[in-house]
Amino acid sequence: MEQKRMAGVKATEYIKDGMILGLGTGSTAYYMIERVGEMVKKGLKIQAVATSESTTRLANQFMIPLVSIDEVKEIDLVIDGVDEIDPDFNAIKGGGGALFREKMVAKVAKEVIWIMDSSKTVDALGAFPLPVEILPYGYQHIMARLERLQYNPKLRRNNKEIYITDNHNYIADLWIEKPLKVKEVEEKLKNITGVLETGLFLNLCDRIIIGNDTGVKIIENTKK
Ligand SMILES: O=C[C@H](O)[C@H](O)[C@H](O)COP(=O)(O)O
Repeated sequence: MEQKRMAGVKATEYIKDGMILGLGTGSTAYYMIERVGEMVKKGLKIQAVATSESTTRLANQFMIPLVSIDEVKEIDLVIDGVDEIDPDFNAIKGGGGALFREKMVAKVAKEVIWIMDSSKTVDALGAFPLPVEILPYGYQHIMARLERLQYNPKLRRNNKEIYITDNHNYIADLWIEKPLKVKEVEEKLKNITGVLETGLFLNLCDRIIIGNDTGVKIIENTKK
């Protein structure tokens, strides 16, 4: 938790007055949002776009002014967490089910910072299952297509109920054989009717901030 907190708090140093800020989702993003709340209380003037309903609730709790993504032309900076990231800045996101809005916000943002603890950096993606958001209509057929690709899909559930995303869709968690061929997998998934978005975020960030035992490590992505 301390590593996540340090990374989340460090990222807020990149926030400037007047920004439209994208607020990520998850336990690491929580610390960033909490700090943004403190900064707003002290006079920071920003408007924020939330990447999930849970982040919307948090932002309201911390009195951070929110706007909808459709009210803004651009987002200046988004700060978000990841589930896994490789040395080429390819990441898996969506462990918390927010991947669709998170990707939308990341694509609209001029600058993307990912925050994490040291467990998230890996040599190759794939130990964490890859979440994809799928349409409920015809989902059995979508699952069958994913099976045929040998992606070992598991429909995400909340206890016994099917998990429902903020967009009222389902999530299939894919257990794909390692090492994940990221570009090929992304292309194959995007070709399936009913796969709405994937949790593969390929080289989408400008900077990562990793909390570790001694502090934080900041790595700039010069390949984007
Ligand atoms: O859907 C959830 C998001 O992609 C999160 O940013 C990701 O799962 C990382 O979450 P956490 O910071 O809780 O590990």
